[in-house]
Amino acid sequence: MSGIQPARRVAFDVIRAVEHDDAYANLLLPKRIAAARLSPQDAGLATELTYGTLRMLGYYDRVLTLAARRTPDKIDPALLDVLRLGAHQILGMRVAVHAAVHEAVNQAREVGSRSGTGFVNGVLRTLTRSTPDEWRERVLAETTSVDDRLSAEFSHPEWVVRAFRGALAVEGRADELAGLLEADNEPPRVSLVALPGLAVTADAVKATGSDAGRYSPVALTAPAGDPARLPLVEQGKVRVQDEGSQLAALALSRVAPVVAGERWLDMCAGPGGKAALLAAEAGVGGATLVANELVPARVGLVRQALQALPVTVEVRQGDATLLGEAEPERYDRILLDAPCTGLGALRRRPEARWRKQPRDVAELTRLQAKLFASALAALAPGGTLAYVTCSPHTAETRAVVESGLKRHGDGIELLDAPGVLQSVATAPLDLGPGPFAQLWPHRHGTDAMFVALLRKQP
Ligand SMILES: C[S@@+](CC[C@H](N)C(=O)[O-])C[C@H]1O[C@@H](n2cnc3c(N)ncnc32)[C@H](O)[C@@H]1O
Repeated sequence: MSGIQPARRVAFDVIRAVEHDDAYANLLLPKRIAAARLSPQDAGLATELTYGTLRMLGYYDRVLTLAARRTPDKIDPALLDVLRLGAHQILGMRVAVHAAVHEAVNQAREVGSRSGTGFVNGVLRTLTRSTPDEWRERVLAETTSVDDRLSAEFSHPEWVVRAFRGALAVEGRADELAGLLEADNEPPRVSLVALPGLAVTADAVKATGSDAGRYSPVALTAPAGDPARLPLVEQGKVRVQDEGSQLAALALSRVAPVVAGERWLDMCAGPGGKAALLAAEAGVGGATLVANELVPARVGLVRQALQALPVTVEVRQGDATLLGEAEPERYDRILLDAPCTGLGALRRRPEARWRKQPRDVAELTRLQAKLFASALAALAPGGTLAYVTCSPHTAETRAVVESGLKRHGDGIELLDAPGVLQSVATAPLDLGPGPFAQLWPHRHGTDAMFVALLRKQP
């Protein structure tokens, strides 16, 4: 097995699958870690190697272009991935430089030709001859504009840099852009949710030896180690869920006291994270929930997510754009957690920033507009709709709501989402001015969730 650490082998395989077969690192990595029976320590190392390399790929490609004196498209794809992983170890982790070069060379031997092995050896030795700061200076010296510089330094595509600046500028806080880009490159803190009616947050905090969450009243911060092994998680009473997602669901379930018998709808429920929290809240208040999802495989995930809950939820497979027409004015509370670019969750999906394209935004906004219109039609008089995205891109957030209201806004009132979120939260949130609420990784430590709340006149 030529002296390649198991963690490095797993990381390389996952990076190859992401680059070559369009695999998702967050789904594939846990499977490969389990198959390789990595110790918890090696699992942590494999995760850091995989996520770190994929996040910083744009930056490393710029360094490698300088070190190899050729652009990535002129390098054999498998050798390029060997180099990227080596670059992350040398420049990003700053440990065991000789081991990193040695292992990369062995890996190159496995995947490439003899000349490829020499090439990898030469390029990585070139990397080790300058400090990470010197490489950074060289890369930045080659940039051609402010956005190109931010794109290089923080390893984000330039169009994403522009989209983030636009979203922060709406709040008058464009000066936070570098902080946001930097936060996207940090591993997120793992948050758990104690599902109301199944677990009491304070008890769960004690039982798991964790801390209470930062903002969500039902959040706890996962202790070190694999959260899936915690007994409360195994029992389905506590789940892994970002605090931003928790706050978005609670903004709807706690916008007003629940009246027993209310009908709730989660229009786009897969894989079911928010549906589980809504179902728990509905159970406590005496409401019922319908969870709808288009993609059959994801309908299965919703069923699984709702299994341990003592409330009956109707899980349906269907196209939610048709729901408003099929069930006009039926639901008292609707969550429209719309399919989106996911640009607010780049910390968790390390390859997403390279895969998404500006054209995806145009396609998604058309779907979001249809879903929004359908949601308003399905909303009962006096009912509340939460329009949520895990993207801060203004085309997917406020623009969808504002243009939807122009066309279908008669009798619809925009609620003060920051005010509602603050009333739910356990600490001051520092949100921008209403009526829309935008959470941020750099400011809140959450995914960049957007929340708009709308009420139909009684
Ligand atoms: C952002 S995800 C929802 C996440 C979910 N609320 C959670 O917290 O786990 C959006 C979901 O919408 C689904 N979707 C896309 N188009 C849809 C449609 N026309 N009708 C219903 N669901 C749709 C996607 O398959 C995806 O599962």
